[in-house]
Amino acid sequence: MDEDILTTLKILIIGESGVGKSSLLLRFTDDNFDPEQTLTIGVDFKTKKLSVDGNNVKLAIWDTAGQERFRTLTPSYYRDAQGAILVFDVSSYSTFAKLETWLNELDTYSTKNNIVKMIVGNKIDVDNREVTREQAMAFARRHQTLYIEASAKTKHGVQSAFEELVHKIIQTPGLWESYNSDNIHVNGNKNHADQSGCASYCSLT
Ligand SMILES: Nc1nc2c(ncn2[C@@H]2O[C@H](COP(=O)(O)OP(=O)(O)OP(=O)(O)O)[C@@H](O)[C@H]2O)c(=O)[nH]1
Repeated sequence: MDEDILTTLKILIIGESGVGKSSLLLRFTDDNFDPEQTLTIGVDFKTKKLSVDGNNVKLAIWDTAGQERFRTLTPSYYRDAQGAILVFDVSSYSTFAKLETWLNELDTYSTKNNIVKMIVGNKIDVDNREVTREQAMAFARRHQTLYIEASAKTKHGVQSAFEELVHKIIQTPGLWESYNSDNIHVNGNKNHADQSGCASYCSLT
Protein backbone atom coordinates (compact mmCIF):
# COMPACT_ATOMS: atom_id res chain seq x y z
CA MET A 1 0.00 0.00 0.00
CA ASP A 2 1.23 3.47 -0.82
CA GLU A 3 1.06 4.75 2.78
CA ASP A 4 3.64 2.10 3.72
CA ILE A 5 6.11 3.44 1.18
CA LEU A 6 9.10 5.06 2.87
CA THR A 7 10.25 6.88 -0.23
CA THR A 8 10.42 6.76 -4.02
CA LEU A 9 13.89 6.36 -5.47
CA LYS A 10 15.00 7.24 -8.97
CA ILE A 11 17.37 4.66 -10.42
CA LEU A 12 19.12 4.89 -13.81
CA ILE A 13 20.39 2.05 -15.95
CA ILE A 14 23.20 3.08 -18.29
CA GLY A 15 25.83 1.39 -20.47
CA GLU A 16 26.65 0.51 -24.07
CA SER A 17 24.02 -0.68 -26.52
CA GLY A 18 23.32 -4.43 -26.36
CA VAL A 19 24.80 -5.10 -22.89
CA GLY A 20 21.38 -6.10 -21.56
CA LYS A 21 20.01 -3.02 -19.75
CA SER A 22 16.41 -3.53 -20.89
CA SER A 23 16.73 -7.27 -20.25
CA LEU A 24 17.88 -6.73 -16.66
CA LEU A 25 14.96 -4.38 -16.10
CA LEU A 26 12.47 -6.82 -17.62
CA ARG A 27 13.85 -9.65 -15.48
CA PHE A 28 13.62 -7.52 -12.35
CA THR A 29 10.14 -6.09 -12.90
CA ASP A 30 8.35 -8.92 -14.76
CA ASP A 31 10.63 -11.94 -14.14
CA ASN A 32 10.84 -12.41 -17.88
CA PHE A 33 13.52 -12.64 -20.59
CA ASP A 34 13.26 -11.97 -24.32
CA PRO A 35 16.12 -13.39 -26.45
CA GLU A 36 15.07 -10.92 -29.14
CA GLN A 37 14.81 -7.86 -26.95
CA THR A 38 14.58 -4.80 -29.22
CA LEU A 39 16.84 -1.83 -28.71
CA THR A 40 15.69 1.11 -26.64
CA ILE A 41 14.91 4.40 -28.32
CA GLY A 42 15.15 7.35 -25.96
CA VAL A 43 14.14 6.14 -22.52
CA ASP A 44 11.94 3.45 -21.04
CA PHE A 45 10.50 3.74 -17.56
CA LYS A 46 9.15 1.18 -15.10
CA THR A 47 8.24 1.23 -11.42
CA LYS A 48 8.47 -1.53 -8.86
CA LYS A 49 7.98 -1.78 -5.12
CA LEU A 50 10.73 -3.43 -3.15
CA SER A 51 11.21 -4.25 0.51
CA VAL A 52 14.77 -3.87 1.79
CA ASP A 53 15.72 -4.23 5.47
CA GLY A 54 12.06 -3.87 6.44
CA ASN A 55 11.63 -0.65 4.43
CA ASN A 56 9.16 -0.56 1.55
CA VAL A 57 10.42 1.65 -1.24
CA LYS A 58 9.12 2.41 -4.68
CA LEU A 59 11.68 2.37 -7.46
CA ALA A 60 11.26 4.52 -10.56
CA ILE A 61 13.71 2.90 -12.95
CA TRP A 62 14.85 4.70 -16.11
CA ASP A 63 16.29 2.48 -18.81
CA THR A 64 18.21 4.66 -21.23
CA ALA A 65 19.24 3.91 -24.82
CA GLY A 66 22.87 2.82 -25.19
CA GLN A 67 23.07 4.08 -28.77
CA GLU A 68 24.21 7.67 -28.96
CA ARG A 69 21.76 8.60 -31.74
CA PHE A 70 18.80 7.62 -29.54
CA ARG A 71 20.01 9.54 -26.52
CA THR A 72 18.16 12.80 -26.33
CA LEU A 73 17.46 14.98 -23.30
CA THR A 74 20.36 13.36 -21.43
CA PRO A 75 20.48 15.84 -18.51
CA SER A 76 16.85 15.14 -17.59
CA TYR A 77 17.51 11.38 -17.28
CA TYR A 78 20.13 12.09 -14.67
CA ARG A 79 18.32 14.76 -12.66
CA ASP A 80 17.71 13.81 -9.01
CA ALA A 81 18.66 10.14 -9.47
CA GLN A 82 19.78 8.51 -6.20
CA GLY A 83 21.22 5.39 -7.80
CA ALA A 84 22.83 4.30 -11.07
CA ILE A 85 23.39 0.83 -12.45
CA LEU A 86 26.25 0.79 -14.99
CA VAL A 87 26.02 -2.33 -17.11
CA PHE A 88 28.67 -4.02 -19.25
CA ASP A 89 28.66 -7.37 -21.05
CA VAL A 90 31.28 -9.79 -19.65
CA SER A 91 31.65 -11.30 -23.15
CA SER A 92 32.56 -7.92 -24.72
CA TYR A 93 35.72 -6.17 -23.51
CA SER A 94 34.85 -2.97 -25.38
CA THR A 95 31.68 -2.51 -23.30
CA PHE A 96 33.81 -2.82 -20.15
CA ALA A 97 36.35 -0.31 -21.50
CA LYS A 98 33.52 2.18 -22.05
CA LEU A 99 32.53 2.19 -18.35
CA GLU A 100 34.95 5.04 -17.75
CA THR A 101 33.00 7.18 -20.24
CA TRP A 102 29.70 6.29 -18.58
CA LEU A 103 31.10 7.19 -15.16
CA ASN A 104 32.22 10.55 -16.57
CA GLU A 105 28.77 11.16 -18.00
CA LEU A 106 27.30 10.36 -14.60
CA ASP A 107 29.67 12.82 -12.92
CA THR A 108 28.79 15.50 -15.47
CA TYR A 109 25.02 15.25 -15.31
CA SER A 110 24.20 13.83 -11.89
CA THR A 111 22.64 16.44 -9.59
CA LYS A 112 23.34 14.44 -6.40
CA ASN A 113 27.06 14.17 -5.73
CA ASN A 114 26.67 11.16 -3.43
CA ILE A 115 24.65 9.12 -5.96
CA VAL A 116 25.20 5.38 -5.33
CA LYS A 117 26.79 3.54 -8.27
CA MET A 118 26.70 -0.15 -9.00
CA ILE A 119 28.52 -1.85 -11.86
CA VAL A 120 26.79 -4.96 -13.20
CA GLY A 121 28.74 -7.48 -15.31
CA ASN A 122 25.88 -9.03 -17.27
CA LYS A 123 25.61 -12.19 -19.45
CA ILE A 124 27.67 -14.44 -17.14
CA ASP A 125 25.75 -17.37 -18.67
CA VAL A 126 27.79 -17.11 -21.89
CA ASP A 127 30.92 -19.23 -22.57
CA ASN A 128 33.13 -16.66 -24.32
CA ARG A 129 33.92 -14.40 -21.41
CA GLU A 130 36.31 -11.49 -22.21
CA VAL A 131 36.34 -9.72 -18.84
CA THR A 132 37.27 -11.56 -15.67
CA ARG A 133 35.56 -11.04 -12.36
CA GLU A 134 38.91 -9.88 -10.92
CA GLN A 135 39.34 -7.20 -13.61
CA ALA A 136 35.85 -5.90 -12.99
CA MET A 137 36.26 -5.94 -9.22
CA ALA A 138 39.53 -4.02 -9.46
CA PHE A 139 37.84 -1.40 -11.66
CA ALA A 140 34.93 -1.11 -9.22
CA ARG A 141 37.30 -0.75 -6.30
CA ARG A 142 39.23 1.99 -8.10
CA HIS A 143 36.05 3.90 -8.82
CA GLN A 144 34.42 3.20 -5.45
CA THR A 145 31.35 1.52 -6.82
CA LEU A 146 29.52 -1.65 -5.90
CA TYR A 147 30.00 -4.64 -8.23
CA ILE A 148 27.83 -7.61 -8.99
CA GLU A 149 27.81 -10.31 -11.68
CA ALA A 150 24.47 -11.15 -13.25
CA SER A 151 22.57 -12.82 -16.03
CA ALA A 152 19.24 -11.43 -17.15
CA LYS A 153 18.80 -14.74 -18.95
CA THR A 154 19.18 -17.05 -15.94
CA LYS A 155 18.12 -14.43 -13.30
CA HIS A 156 21.40 -14.85 -11.44
CA GLY A 157 22.26 -11.74 -9.41
CA VAL A 158 19.46 -9.55 -10.77
CA GLN A 159 17.33 -9.19 -7.63
CA SER A 160 20.46 -8.79 -5.47
CA ALA A 161 21.75 -5.98 -7.68
CA PHE A 162 18.67 -3.84 -7.06
CA GLU A 163 18.43 -4.80 -3.38
CA GLU A 164 22.07 -3.97 -2.64
CA LEU A 165 21.78 -0.66 -4.46
CA VAL A 166 18.68 0.33 -2.48
CA HIS A 167 20.27 -0.84 0.75
CA LYS A 168 23.25 1.46 0.13
CA ILE A 169 21.02 4.39 -0.87
CA ILE A 170 18.96 4.10 2.32
CA GLN A 171 22.17 4.08 4.36
CA THR A 172 23.51 7.22 2.67
CA PRO A 173 22.58 10.30 4.71
CA GLY A 174 20.92 13.13 2.81
CA LEU A 175 20.46 11.21 -0.42
CA TRP A 176 16.72 10.63 -0.08
CA GLU A 177 13.75 12.13 1.72
CA SER A 178 11.75 10.16 4.24
CA TYR A 179 8.07 10.82 4.64
CA ASN A 180 7.96 8.72 7.78
CA SER A 181 11.38 8.78 9.38
CA ASP A 182 10.26 6.89 12.52
CA ASN A 183 10.04 3.71 10.49
CA ILE A 184 13.48 3.53 8.93
CA HIS A 185 15.54 0.42 9.48
CA VAL A 186 19.12 0.83 8.36
CA ASN A 187 20.74 -2.18 9.97
CA GLY A 188 18.47 -4.94 8.84
CA ASN A 189 20.49 -7.64 7.15
CA LYS A 190 23.94 -8.66 8.34
CA ASN A 191 24.82 -10.05 4.93
CA HIS A 192 24.79 -6.70 3.19
CA ALA A 193 27.95 -5.29 1.71
CA ASP A 194 29.03 -2.61 4.13
CA GLN A 195 28.32 -4.75 7.17
CA SER A 196 30.57 -7.49 5.87
CA GLY A 197 33.67 -5.34 5.63
CA CYS A 198 33.30 -4.09 2.04
CA ALA A 199 33.17 -0.35 2.48
CA SER A 200 32.97 1.05 -1.02
CA TYR A 201 32.66 -1.95 -3.30
CA CYS A 202 31.88 -5.59 -2.95
CA SER A 203 31.55 -8.72 -4.99
CA LEU A 204 28.10 -9.89 -4.13
CA THR A 205 27.60 -13.14 -6.03
N1 LIG B 1 22.96 -14.73 -23.13
C1 LIG B 1 22.45 -13.60 -22.64
N2 LIG B 1 21.89 -12.69 -23.47
C2 LIG B 1 21.39 -11.54 -22.93
C3 LIG B 1 21.44 -11.29 -21.54
N3 LIG B 1 20.88 -10.07 -21.31
C4 LIG B 1 20.51 -9.60 -22.51
N4 LIG B 1 20.79 -10.48 -23.49
C5 LIG B 1 20.53 -10.31 -24.94
O1 LIG B 1 21.36 -9.26 -25.43
C6 LIG B 1 20.65 -8.50 -26.42
C7 LIG B 1 20.60 -7.02 -26.05
O2 LIG B 1 19.83 -6.89 -24.87
P1 LIG B 1 19.08 -5.51 -24.48
O3 LIG B 1 18.45 -5.75 -23.15
O4 LIG B 1 18.22 -5.02 -25.59
O5 LIG B 1 20.35 -4.52 -24.38
P2 LIG B 1 20.32 -2.95 -24.05
O6 LIG B 1 21.55 -2.69 -23.24
O7 LIG B 1 19.02 -2.56 -23.43
O8 LIG B 1 20.49 -2.29 -25.50
P3 LIG B 1 20.05 -0.78 -25.98
O9 LIG B 1 18.58 -0.68 -25.84
O10 LIG B 1 20.48 -0.69 -27.44
O11 LIG B 1 20.80 0.20 -25.14
C8 LIG B 1 19.26 -9.15 -26.56
O12 LIG B 1 19.30 -10.07 -27.62
C9 LIG B 1 19.09 -9.89 -25.23
O13 LIG B 1 18.22 -11.00 -25.34
C10 LIG B 1 22.03 -12.29 -20.67
O14 LIG B 1 22.14 -12.16 -19.44
N5 LIG B 1 22.51 -13.41 -21.28
